Amino acid sequence: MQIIDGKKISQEIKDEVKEEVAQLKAEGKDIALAVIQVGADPASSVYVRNKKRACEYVGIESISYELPEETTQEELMAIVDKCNKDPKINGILVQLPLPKHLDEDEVLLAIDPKKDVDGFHPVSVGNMVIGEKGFLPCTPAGVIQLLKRSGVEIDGKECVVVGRSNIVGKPMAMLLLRENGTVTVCHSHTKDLKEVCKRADILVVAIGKPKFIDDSYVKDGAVVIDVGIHRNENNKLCGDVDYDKVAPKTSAITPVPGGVGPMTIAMLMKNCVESKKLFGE
Ligand SMILES: Nc1nc2c(c(=O)[nH]1)N[C@@H](CN(C=O)c1ccc(C(=O)N[C@@H](CCC(=O)O)C(=O)O)cc1)CN2
Repeated sequence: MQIIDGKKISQEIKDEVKEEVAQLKAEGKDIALAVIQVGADPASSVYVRNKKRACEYVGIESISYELPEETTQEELMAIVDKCNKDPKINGILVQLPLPKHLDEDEVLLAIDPKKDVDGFHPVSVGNMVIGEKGFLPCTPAGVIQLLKRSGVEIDGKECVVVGRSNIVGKPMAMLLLRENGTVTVCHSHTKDLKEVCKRADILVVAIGKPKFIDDSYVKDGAVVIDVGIHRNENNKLCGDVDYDKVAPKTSAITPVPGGVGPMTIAMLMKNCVESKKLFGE
């Protein structure tokens, strides 16, 4: 059984990005990312801090907007608008989730698709679906990189995605399809979830329930990718997959932490370079 090392693979990607950024800088092309956080959700603060650190590592400038919890929709929209218009800013990141009083969809829709380095804007989603160039959402794109760089063939494989969120499940299915996988998406209304999961050569789990998937959901020799991330009362992290039960049955599996999570940030850095290459002056 192979443990797919997201820390190592994300580091490889960040090093590749670092080289590209240095090359662009040598041509006088600097890259800047606006990082917008509303409120102080502890997990979001960790992710935002790590994104800024990654920017520093690869040589991208991060321009930080740390806004109070009580920020209004109008105030947030005004900041997004300002970033859209600022020619120095190549990418805009609004850390999710936003506080409940804010309309997430309206904010994401307001981001200029040319600066949509998270790949959440409907224009980016459309480009992904039709296979046009554009920004791919970081977490699902990171999963594809984990599979490819670990030597896992996707072409012709039975791929089962558990979860249908706009951020992970749906784009994940689309990216696996683009790699010629045969894709099934499961959700809360799926009948015989266990039986469907057991068909998978590649099982991607993004269901948001700690340790939900145990060995009874997994075929011998399957590849299991765990997108979930949960913290227990002792601050210990776990995923949607019961790793200890499932790992012995797999040919390859991602751990939590150290699997998919770090890839999200590496792919964001890659998208920032893409923004400069596709749309930068
Ligand atoms: N605007 C966005 N918001 C959110 C996204 C996103 O892609 N764009 N994804 C998630 C959170 N996220 C990035 O923002 C993210 C989650 C997890 C990790 C990560 O590296 N996890 C580590 C553990 C880190 C820890 O100690 O908590 C791991 O799994 O090894 C990075 C980024 C929701 N919001």
